[in-house]
Amino acid sequence: MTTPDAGKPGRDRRDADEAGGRRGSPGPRDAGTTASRDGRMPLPDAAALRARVVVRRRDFTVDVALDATPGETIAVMGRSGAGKSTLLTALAGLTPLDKGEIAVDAHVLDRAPRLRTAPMHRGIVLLSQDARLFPHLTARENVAFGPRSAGVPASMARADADDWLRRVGLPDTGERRPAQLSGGEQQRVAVARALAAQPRVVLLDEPLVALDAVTASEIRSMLRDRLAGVTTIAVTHDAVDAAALADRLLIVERGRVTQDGPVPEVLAAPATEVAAKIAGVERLVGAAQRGDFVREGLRLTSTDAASLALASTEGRALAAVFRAADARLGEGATATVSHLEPTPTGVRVVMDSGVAEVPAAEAAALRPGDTVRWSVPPDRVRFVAAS
Ligand SMILES: Nc1ncnc2c1ncn2[C@@H]1O[C@H](COP(=O)(O)OP(=O)(O)OP(=O)(O)O)[C@@H](O)[C@H]1O
Repeated sequence: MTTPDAGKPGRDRRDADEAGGRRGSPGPRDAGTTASRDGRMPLPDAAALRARVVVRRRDFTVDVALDATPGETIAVMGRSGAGKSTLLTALAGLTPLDKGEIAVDAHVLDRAPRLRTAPMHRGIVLLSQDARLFPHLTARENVAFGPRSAGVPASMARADADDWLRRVGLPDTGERRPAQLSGGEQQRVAVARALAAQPRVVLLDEPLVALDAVTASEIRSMLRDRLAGVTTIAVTHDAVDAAALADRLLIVERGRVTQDGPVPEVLAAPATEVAAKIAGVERLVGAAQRGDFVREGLRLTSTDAASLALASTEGRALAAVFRAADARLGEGATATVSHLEPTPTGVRVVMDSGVAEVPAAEAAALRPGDTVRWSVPPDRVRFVAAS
């Protein structure tokens, strides 16, 4: 697994320092016993997370190695049931490892089969789609709960909670109980509560999935700001989240990592069908022939230098990657229309040899079974190695 440079200290530090005097700490959750100069609890320094998580499930084994540099955000994506939540619950100490080890910096939390650190003593918080606030406590009390349990004096914990509520955009909600808050507001309180607990690692399990698009976008941008510099593993089904929040993207399929790399690279050159679906691009598998990609009657040319280099090895297995919206009907390979799917911007024409997304007017006369011709402009096609 590759581990790129941490890469974002600039945006991290300034904001984190402003957020409450982030400074060094002795280890997970021991942090926070030293108050900063303004009397508030400091956040601990960003931590490295190193893990090999092996958990046996009914149909397959989740076996994922993870190596997050301090302050790095890694997005984890994959189909439903691939093992993403299992990975997060194992990191959070809620699912025991069958094999492997989890360490934050040099501190080994779990080592199967014997060593196991309780969830509240790991310095790792898990934020899921359900805010799970204590219903009988006010927003302020919810946020102050972790620090209070860790022995922080009440007045300091309350002031810190108000600070966090302000930072997540809820300056005047301290007195309200969860039932008096919208879903989006509850999720903001949950973020404030998670961060007030001074985690060294934050785990996000689709925290935006239950929210409407506008609220999700607001909270996504708030998370990006507030989690800057905090080591984060974010499970999401949304490539927009991955692109907005993460440095690296891990694709998990049936419990294994099938691709790992910087987010734009994985989205631009998906190595598998699942990764292509996630990236919202089409991926056709064929072979190199005289510098082109061929697959049955289809021939695609690319102007991309890396693609041309790959296609120069005659017979090499290649995947052609393109956006359906870039494909054109009218000339090129002959294909049969399988079905038509309306999209917000037009119609997806699914053919036996590929897909094109065209304006509704262009597809108005088309029916399943029709013969069409289609192609993708060479400057819109990229070839990636296929196995
Ligand atoms: N507590 C459990 N005990 C046994 N098997 C489980 C348990 N939780 C999940 N599984 C199984 O483990 C596999 C992985 O599930 P997991 O919830 O980790 O997937 P996921 O990628 O998070 O899916 P989704 O995106 O739908 O949340 C699935 O086959 C699931 O049925």
